[in-house]
Amino acid sequence: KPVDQLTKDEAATLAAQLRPQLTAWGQAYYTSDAPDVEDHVYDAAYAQLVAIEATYPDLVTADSPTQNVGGSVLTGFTKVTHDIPMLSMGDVFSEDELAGFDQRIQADADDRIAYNCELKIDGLAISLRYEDGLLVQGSTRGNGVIGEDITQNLKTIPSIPQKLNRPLTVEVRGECYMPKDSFMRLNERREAEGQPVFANPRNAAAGSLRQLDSRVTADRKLSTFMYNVADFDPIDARTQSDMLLELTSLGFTTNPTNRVAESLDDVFAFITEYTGKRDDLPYGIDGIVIKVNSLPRQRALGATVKDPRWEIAYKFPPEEAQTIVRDIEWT
Ligand SMILES: NC(=O)c1cnc(OC2CCCC2)nc1N
Repeated sequence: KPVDQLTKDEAATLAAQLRPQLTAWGQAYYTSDAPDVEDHVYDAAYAQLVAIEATYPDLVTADSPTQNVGGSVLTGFTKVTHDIPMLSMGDVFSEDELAGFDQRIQADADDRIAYNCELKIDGLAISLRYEDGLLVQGSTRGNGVIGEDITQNLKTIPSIPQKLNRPLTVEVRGECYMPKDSFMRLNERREAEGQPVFANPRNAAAGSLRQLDSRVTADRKLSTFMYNVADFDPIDARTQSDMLLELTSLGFTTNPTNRVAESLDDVFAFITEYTGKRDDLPYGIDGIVIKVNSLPRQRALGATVKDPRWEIAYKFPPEEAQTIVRDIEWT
């Protein structure tokens, strides 16, 4: 029925059905190849929700799909202070150095300490703050303590839930990245429009997030893998691997390849496997992150002023170098 023939109660009931339906359809459209419904079905339902919200503005909710298509043009980015700093990671570049890290970790432990191995997504770190389950702020890492408020831009990314599956107040951190095929298509378009192309997906993601006009961000097909929380309290996980399962159950997208490694050889096997798979992944990675899996043990190991002691990033040799070498050989 047209909206103007609905009572306010009927409109409220219909809006309450349309919001989750449109959110689910939107995520399916962006995250899986096969959309759930034809575009015209989505568009008609979306138009109905827009009409209801225009007729009854007090029916607009923060998690409504109409609130995340961008449209706010900022004049600049306000600063955000990370009460719990977003730490960076120490790097190692060889298995020998990794063995050194392992010795330091295992030194003061009487039992074997297991690791959680994760692909190091080549994007940029973001922090998402939720209050009672609703997204209230999103920001860049910045220098680890002061970042930029990019809430309006992050709200346009389908893999970022506007509303959690539980009404938690929590701050979640992860990586925002541009999939390789979105990157290729973006550069093709920019080349066709005579605009400078982006050097790599990481720069493209950074440039897309630092847009003052969030409609530009909305058009860039960004995605996320979340991997950490600022304070563990609201999450009852005892290991990093369980933490990732918790984040998934809350509605976040986490990277599916992470694996618990009981021994250093298991870590090396994971590194070998994903060094071989790197070029076939739909997103860029620049290494492997090895984390002590036990969260209490992480807390016990603590952090230096900049990096946690309980994790290390094993970095691949820079890809550009190999590409140049490959071109020279080819020519
Ligand atoms: N780029 C990544 O994929 C990535 C980055 N960082 C972390 O861990 C944080 C947790 C505390 C300091 C670093 N994990 C990752 N997987």
